[in-house]
Amino acid sequence: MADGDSRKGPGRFGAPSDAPVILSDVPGSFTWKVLHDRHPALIQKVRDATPYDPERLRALDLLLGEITEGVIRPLEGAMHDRDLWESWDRGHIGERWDDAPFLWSESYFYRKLLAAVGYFDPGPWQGIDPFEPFKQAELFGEAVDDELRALDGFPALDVGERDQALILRALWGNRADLVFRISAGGSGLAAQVPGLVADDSALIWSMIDGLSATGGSLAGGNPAVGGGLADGDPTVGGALAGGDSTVDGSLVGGDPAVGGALTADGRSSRICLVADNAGSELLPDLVLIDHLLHARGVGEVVLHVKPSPYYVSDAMMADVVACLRRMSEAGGQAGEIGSRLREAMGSGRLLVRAHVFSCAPLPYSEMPDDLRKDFASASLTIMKGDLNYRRLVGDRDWPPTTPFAEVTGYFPGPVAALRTLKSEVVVGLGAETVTALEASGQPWRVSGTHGLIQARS
Ligand SMILES: O=P(O)(O)OC[C@H]1O[C@](O)(CO)[C@@H](O)[C@@H]1O
Repeated sequence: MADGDSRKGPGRFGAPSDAPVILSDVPGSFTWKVLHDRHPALIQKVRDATPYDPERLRALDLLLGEITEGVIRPLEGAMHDRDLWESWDRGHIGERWDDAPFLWSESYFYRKLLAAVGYFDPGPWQGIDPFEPFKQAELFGEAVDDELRALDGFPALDVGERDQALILRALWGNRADLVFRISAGGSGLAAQVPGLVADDSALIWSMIDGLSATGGSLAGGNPAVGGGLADGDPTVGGALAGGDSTVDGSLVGGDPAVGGALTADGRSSRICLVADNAGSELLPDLVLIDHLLHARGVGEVVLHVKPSPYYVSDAMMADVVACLRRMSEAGGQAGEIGSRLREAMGSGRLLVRAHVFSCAPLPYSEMPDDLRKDFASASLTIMKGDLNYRRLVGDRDWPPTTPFAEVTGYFPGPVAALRTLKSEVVVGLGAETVTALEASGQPWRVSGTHGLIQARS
């Protein structure tokens, strides 16, 4: 029995799964409110943001009726992803929305929203992202101007300060009310640390320390092929893009099973970063990627984005392009970083994937073999954001002291999570931390006021 289709039972690849799956069946609970308050409100926002025609407005009304009345109905019409959804169904179609796993129902809602606005259907509405107006407004807002200007203070920081600044900025990036200034240096950073409920950043950087590429490469499966230099730094060996271009159509870039550049001791010098939101979260992710490639000598970074609009602001390839353009136009340090990233993209040191499973309603313990190979080819995978965390550890009511290493033991390589807490699931906390958080009387699990940095080697 799979992790995604059971309330109990062993997960694939030995993922532990003896905690109850989180549902939405308690009126007034956080998850119930997401389905009953946030989703109807989102349908209204989507209607207001784009001048849809009667057919799409009717479909949005039908979706609103369905989630209000309560029973999950199948997708209708021609579907390019019918086979996928048949394999991801897990028998929830026909159930009440509240009774399906929260992870599954929330994800299915986004797929139905795309169906309602005709996102996949041939015709004039095909490819019109219903969330684009929100993403655009955010990317071109003043807060992002400030963030980009703040990068000009970056060269004054030493590498250690940059490491810490970038990991914290990437962590807090999706907390809209926080404007974190890198130029504030060490003292500015200290102010962020109290909100951390777990901090494995030292472990993450110790793993990255050993990942400098030497120029050796497995490109095309031939370990004797040396990588080309990408950014002119002679101490940093560049990676060659994987030699096999005949890969699954859902992937952009080289063969996921083929490692890129190697470290001196023959390990993969590749890091995967699984993105979360676009705009003010993706920008610091890209700055972190540049730091890994340029200052830390990592041979190759694989950035995973969503293949279609999801959870409103989740990053897609178009958002990566928009962010790089935004950086170039900003000039200063942001412009320099943007140029280096463009070069890295051109030389294959920065690869982007948009795997279909990135929008699946299932935990990563259910990932398909090609994605598993992709993560296995990296020396570290960094998962960004709340939803990726839920999918990584399983969206279950774990005791919060359950070890992170235990619930992620199934993952095919070293893995880290950078997450602002915005939903109920959490693992890997110290008992004293949990006692103090509970004593605070605050909704610390869901309020976005706390963050965590967790890792296992
Ligand atoms: O953008 P993030 O960090 O993945 O957050 C998404 C989160 O928002 C919610 O949709 C609602 O809070 C959660 O259920 C979900 O995990």
